[in-house]
Amino acid sequence: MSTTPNIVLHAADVFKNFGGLRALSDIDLQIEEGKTHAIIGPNGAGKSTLLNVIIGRIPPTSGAVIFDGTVLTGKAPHEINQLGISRVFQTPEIFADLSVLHNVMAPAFARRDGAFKLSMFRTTSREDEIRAEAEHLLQDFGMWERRHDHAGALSRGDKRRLELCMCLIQHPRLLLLDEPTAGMSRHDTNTTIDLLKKIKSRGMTKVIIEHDMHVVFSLADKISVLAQGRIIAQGLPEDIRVNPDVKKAYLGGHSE
Ligand SMILES: Nc1ncnc2c1ncn2[C@@H]1O[C@H](COP(=O)(O)OP(=O)(O)OP(=O)(O)O)[C@@H](O)[C@H]1O
Repeated sequence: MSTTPNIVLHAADVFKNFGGLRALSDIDLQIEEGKTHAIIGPNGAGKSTLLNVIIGRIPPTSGAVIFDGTVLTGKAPHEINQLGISRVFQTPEIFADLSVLHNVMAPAFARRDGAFKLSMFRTTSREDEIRAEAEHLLQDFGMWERRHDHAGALSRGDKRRLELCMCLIQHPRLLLLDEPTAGMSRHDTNTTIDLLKKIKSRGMTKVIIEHDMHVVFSLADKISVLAQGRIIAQGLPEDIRVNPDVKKAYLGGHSE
């Protein structure tokens, strides 16, 4: 007997105009709990705009985004974050002058206090808990050796892995990943795919924007294809792979 999937996030009838340019048109996107949902499409298709609408960085011109029964539209990014949505950005947003370990610890304190405070590193049992979890994440992500280095000194790939740890310590219900392997070597990309699979096995819901089809087809349970601001196809990876509209709009003519 099939069960109805639990929809964690629903972008309903979303339109976004930038002046005369329609960046998003009639978007209806439903994200199922525990699944990895990839959003793909050629350059300028509207993928980042859609992600920015979801996390409250830009308001939609019309339509709404609903997360677990709560309307996100109109809420500030930090409110949306506190509801359980975290995002890994295309350009990693880290504290360059803090150590790698303190970077991972910071969001856990921010989540508790509502604001990041530099005076937070006093000894408390809560701090010990957070430190232990941060250390565990850094071990999992192969960054243990670098825990005392300044985050600003990391390679681009390591900065992205660090940012992923900073998201995971917040225990988000929904993780949004904007090109998580951009700028990584093939080896680092494969390591990141393995780590994202590990996160998936913990049941975390993920939305991933990615140009690298190897990453998309390694991770996605479902794919939505955007072209010129519209969703032109949605479905299982094996269906998207052979969809002629998708081939025409993206897979066939797009160079990665
Ligand atoms: N702040 C903005 N002001 C005006 N136009 C914008 C703005 N942000 C995006 N656009 C335009 O909206 C369209 C969609 O852009 P968006 O960055 O969302 O696409 P994308 O699919 O993420 O592209 P890429 O894969 O290149 O990152 C593009 O035509 C872009 O130029």
